[in-house]
Amino acid sequence: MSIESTNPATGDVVDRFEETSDDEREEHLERAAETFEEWRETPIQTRQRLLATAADVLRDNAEEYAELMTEEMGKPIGQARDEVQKCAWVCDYYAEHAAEHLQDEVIASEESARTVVAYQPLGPVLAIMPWNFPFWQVFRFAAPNLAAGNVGLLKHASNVPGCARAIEDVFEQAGFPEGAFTTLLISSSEIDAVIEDDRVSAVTITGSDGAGRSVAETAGSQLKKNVLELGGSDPFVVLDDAPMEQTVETAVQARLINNGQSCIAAKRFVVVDDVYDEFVDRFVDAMDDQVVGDPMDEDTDIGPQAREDLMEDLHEQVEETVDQGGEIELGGEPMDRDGAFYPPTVLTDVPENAPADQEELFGPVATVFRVPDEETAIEKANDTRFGLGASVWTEDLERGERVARQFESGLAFVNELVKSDPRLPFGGVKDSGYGRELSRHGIREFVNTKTIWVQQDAGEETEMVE
Ligand SMILES: O=CCCC(=O)O
Repeated sequence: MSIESTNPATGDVVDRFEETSDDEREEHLERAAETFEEWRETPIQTRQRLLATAADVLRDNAEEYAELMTEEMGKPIGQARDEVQKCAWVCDYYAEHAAEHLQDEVIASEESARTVVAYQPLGPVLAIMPWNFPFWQVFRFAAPNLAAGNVGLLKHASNVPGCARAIEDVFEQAGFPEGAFTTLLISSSEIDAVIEDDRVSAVTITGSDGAGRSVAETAGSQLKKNVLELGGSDPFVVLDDAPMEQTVETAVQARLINNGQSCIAAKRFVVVDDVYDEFVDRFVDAMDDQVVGDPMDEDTDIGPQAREDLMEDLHEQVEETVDQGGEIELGGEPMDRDGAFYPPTVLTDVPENAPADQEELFGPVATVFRVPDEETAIEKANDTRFGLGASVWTEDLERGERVARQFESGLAFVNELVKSDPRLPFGGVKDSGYGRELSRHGIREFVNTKTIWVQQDAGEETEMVE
């Protein structure tokens, strides 16, 4: 069977790829297991050196990879270039810090000659990854795990097979051994079989909460460690003393990044009454100024949605919200042109429990809520089943941090849009999932945190220490 990738800006076929057959899948799993046995014994300094080379490969081929992403899923070319650089950054980060993050911890104990906590790799890890940041999401998983001594198996989204192959090629060009990182072009119906395979030790998924539940169920039934990086409906809280110009400028960017298709995009704008009218006026104007068009064009701010069916789903959520009483301040209809183009859209007066209030809107649609004061703003921000990111805007940094601490989210930013950074833990609470990626927390997710106790004198009697 072959799979096609389609350019969402034109509807043209970008490329065709052969699916991984059952026999090939078996070979890949066997090789991953064999490679793991060598890779885990390879000195961490060698693994780090290879990651630094992968960063060079990314930078050397940045334009090619950026164009591939834009063709397959429609992100503006400038943002695609930034994504390749960010992948190089995460490789460099772990090339520099992996050994320090995984260093043995010596625990002082009078009863033992030596007590150590060691961090040892688990084995082949399956990564199920989405199309929205088709390079970054994969490198966010791969860099720490390869550094830790695990090997990676990638099941990428079916609309970005070219990116999936190109990423495998980055590791091959960098000199990683065959089997250290393998792309499986398989369908979603084959995921359970891979998770259940004895050679696979753990699984991570970035995707919808529905997909996350299904993966967690299978992984749980096999007692395999899993990390879930799921959706979000991040609040962007504007307080009465917010620096308005900077707030509006960042609000637009925070909502429209990646054509509005980011789990940590700001989706619900919660604005206190004192500044609500000013915010909405300025925000609608600024959203309206955005250039929608060919994502290969340097001047384009917003390209197409990644797939026609996803745009239709988004539009249904908007229509349903309007049916329930929501007002459209801007946009609100698919654009009358070829390709999956949806315009910047702003909704207000959205009633409780309407889709734009309670669901994730994965596209360029912002919902603005009016609240009387700071306390109600925090309540509204937390009134969601999701808990990925949140931001608050205020001139008073202490007030900002106090509010940030009250958000039910894994990430909370004051006067900045929510973003991922190799140095900082990334992940959510509530229906946004569990586990953390990046930083020293991410590299320790798929390791065996092992206690090693070496007794003083094997013959000597000791008291049991609980
Ligand atoms: O879609 C999730 C956002 C990914 C990121 O910026 O790390």
